[in-house]
Amino acid sequence: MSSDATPAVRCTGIRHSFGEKVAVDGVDLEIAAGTVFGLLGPNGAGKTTTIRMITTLLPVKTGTIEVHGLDVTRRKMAVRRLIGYVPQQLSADSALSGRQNVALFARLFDVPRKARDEQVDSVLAAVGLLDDAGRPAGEYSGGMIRRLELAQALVSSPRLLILDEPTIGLDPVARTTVWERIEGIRAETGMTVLVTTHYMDEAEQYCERVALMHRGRIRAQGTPAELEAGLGPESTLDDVFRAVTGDQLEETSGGMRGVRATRRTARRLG
Ligand SMILES: Nc1ncnc2c1ncn2[C@@H]1O[C@H](COP(=O)(O)OP(=O)(O)OP(=O)(O)O)[C@@H](O)[C@H]1O
Repeated sequence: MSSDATPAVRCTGIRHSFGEKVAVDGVDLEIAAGTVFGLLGPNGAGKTTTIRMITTLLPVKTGTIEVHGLDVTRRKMAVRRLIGYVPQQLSADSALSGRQNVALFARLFDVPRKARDEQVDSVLAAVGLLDDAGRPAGEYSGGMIRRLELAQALVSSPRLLILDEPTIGLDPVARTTVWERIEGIRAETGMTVLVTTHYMDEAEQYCERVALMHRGRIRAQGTPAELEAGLGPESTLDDVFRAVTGDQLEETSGGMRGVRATRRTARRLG
């Protein structure tokens, strides 16, 4: 059984290939319950593939993953009940109102009928969308859509919230608002948050611990301060990334697939 000492996520030696392409190449990760953990790296680093394995959407053929002590392969359904997931590809229906979008997820995730309306309004309030809940999602700004998706993922009261590039394509104000909501919800519920991003500045500011991923491998792990201190005074996470990979973050790319996916997400949010 899980206790507070049981990590929210423990990955041991996980690998995943798409044909010849090794996307995740022997990753060990441990995420303490109740923390905000950032999985950082450029397009194509293997972040989404790692997350899809943790969320049970991809099989774990090599290595093991446990979520709150439950093996993701043997206890797939139990693991899914613990997780709220906001993927990169958007999932809100623009014809439905914000409230209807969240209510749909409440039904999908078996939130008890009696508690449903209250729970839907409670998560809409938590992401700051209660006043706009009756409007069609098609009228929402990019930042509001992101917060709506956050509400959808939160409606089942997950213990582990997983966000894949939650602020991609948003302007700085909307990015800050999304992060403030994530922080507020985490503080109130004590849930664990696993977030992927290639924005090092956001990770520095909002994540308690980070893992830097590059070409399928974790190159460094720790608190942002620990990693920066290891490099020297005035260092940033960008510097740490360059030092551990010998690479420029902005020059590294996952090829056209990654670029296209990023642009598509950014365009749909914009
Ligand atoms: N379905 C797929 N088929 C073939 N190759 C894939 C597939 N999904 C990912 N890859 C490849 O695996 C590698 C890791 O991709 P992944 O999406 O996990 O990276 P990422 O760090 O999440 O980057 P991004 O932010 O671009 O999604 C990349 O080289 C990518 O091209």
